[in-house]
Amino acid sequence: SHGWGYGPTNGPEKWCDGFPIANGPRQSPIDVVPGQAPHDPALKPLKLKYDPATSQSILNNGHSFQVDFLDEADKSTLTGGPISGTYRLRQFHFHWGASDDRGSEHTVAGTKFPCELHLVHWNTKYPSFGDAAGQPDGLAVVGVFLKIGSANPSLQKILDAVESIKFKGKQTTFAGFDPKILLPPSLDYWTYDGSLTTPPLLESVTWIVLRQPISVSPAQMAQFRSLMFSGEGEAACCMQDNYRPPQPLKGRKVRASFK
Ligand SMILES: CN[C@@H]1CN(c2cccc(OC)c2)S(=O)(=O)c2sc(S(N)(=O)=O)cc21
Ligand SMILES: [Zn+2]
Repeated sequence: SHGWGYGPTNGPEKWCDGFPIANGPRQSPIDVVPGQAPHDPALKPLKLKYDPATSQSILNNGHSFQVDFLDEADKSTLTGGPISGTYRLRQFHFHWGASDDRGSEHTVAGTKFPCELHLVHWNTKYPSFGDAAGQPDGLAVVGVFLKIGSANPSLQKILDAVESIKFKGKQTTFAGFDPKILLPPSLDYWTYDGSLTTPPLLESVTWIVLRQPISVSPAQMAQFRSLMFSGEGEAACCMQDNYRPPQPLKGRKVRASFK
């Protein structure tokens, strides 16, 4: 069937056919323009409390790969920042390019990064992730840019596991991983109201984009690109350029947590 993807016939320019909200008022990602993102002193520091015991498995879902977390209790949570209440970590995943000059979803004054990490959290005021995903304050995603530099040992733990999930639908155990080690030293962020950047493109995300990138080496980027969109035995299609380009701001304000 003609599922959504990132190719010429099912990519971001076509998503509005099946998901009209693609042209909605609060779509993501966006281009962050630092000069137009004023410091808001009311914004609190981010509080990320992750328990490695909640990490479960790593999955190639045919669009990206994600590490899934046990979210039955408040063990891995996001509080503070622009949000109120407690949000639980559900999964994290990445978006990247076919070459190092592109791949991130958010851009900063037009600058593209080779990769972007998304840590997806849901608001525990709702009974489940699925319920939260449909609410305007249901999800909070922390975005972290990756920039080319020295090899990142924290990232390598994940990349060593992707060999066993090369093809769509592959999943394996991934226990004891602490996503905190993926974060940069500074938790300074920009924040705005947006959406999922993949179908169903639900406008339920408070975006929290960290200013400071983490490093990734060219060899590590090649390991991301060794994954496949395709299933085993299908025509091989490398998993790369799995990013949606920036969407219109439509009057939204972006705020900075820092001066
Ligand atoms: C494929 N889409 C990802 C998986 N998800 C998903 C799966 C099923 C239903 C659903 O909404 C009801 C959401 S998700 O919410 O974990 C997210 S968040 C997100 S991003 N790039 O905006 O951070 C991509 C995905
Ligand atoms: Zn994402």
